[in-house]
Amino acid sequence: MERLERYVAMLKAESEQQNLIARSTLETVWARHIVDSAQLLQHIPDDHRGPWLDLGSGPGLPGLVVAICTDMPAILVESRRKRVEFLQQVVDALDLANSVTIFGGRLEAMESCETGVITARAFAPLPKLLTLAGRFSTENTFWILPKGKNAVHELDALPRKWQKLFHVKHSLTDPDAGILCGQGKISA
Ligand SMILES: C[S@@+](CC[C@H](N)C(=O)[O-])C[C@H]1O[C@@H](n2cnc3c(N)ncnc32)[C@H](O)[C@@H]1O
Repeated sequence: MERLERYVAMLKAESEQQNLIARSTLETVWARHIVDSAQLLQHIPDDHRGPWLDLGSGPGLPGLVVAICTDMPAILVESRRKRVEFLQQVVDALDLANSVTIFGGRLEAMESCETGVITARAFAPLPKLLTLAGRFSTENTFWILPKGKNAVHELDALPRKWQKLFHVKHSLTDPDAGILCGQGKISA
């Protein structure tokens, strides 16, 4: 909790300098961003293997929150330089360097590796997300994709071979929002 509180303080302070989270959510950071991120942990088994890959982490949502809550190895991918600098500042300040790796660049440029969990919050439309991230998945990879109010619609629009891997869970922080959860390898 102490590290989460320090993270929230850093997030709010840095939001004065750069656009990290919507201004309208500054007063509700805990529910809107911290709990919204931490809730993803309930959708993976405790004994899952491999690192947690968070695509388009922005200020570390959900990747840093997960790393703070669990100490599990996490790889945060973020292309915008100022956001990458903020991520690094938090990792240094909260002593997370042993568990968190930051890839500061575009996902397309990252070397392939096998991951245990893939998350992406407000990163890209579902077909693009899966096309870009498929090469990081194996049969054992868990996908946890918060998709807001469009979750069911986005799932329905997927090709059948991908659709069958996923189901929709309700978000704890917004009853109208859905989280797409699934397991498996995504290939073209
Ligand atoms: C809308 S923000 C969401 C940030 C965070 N996940 C959240 O929920 O607050 C999307 C983020 O993805 C990053 N991004 C977009 N395309 C990317 C790519 N191809 N590779 C790496 N990062 C990317 C952007 O720079 C941005 O910070």
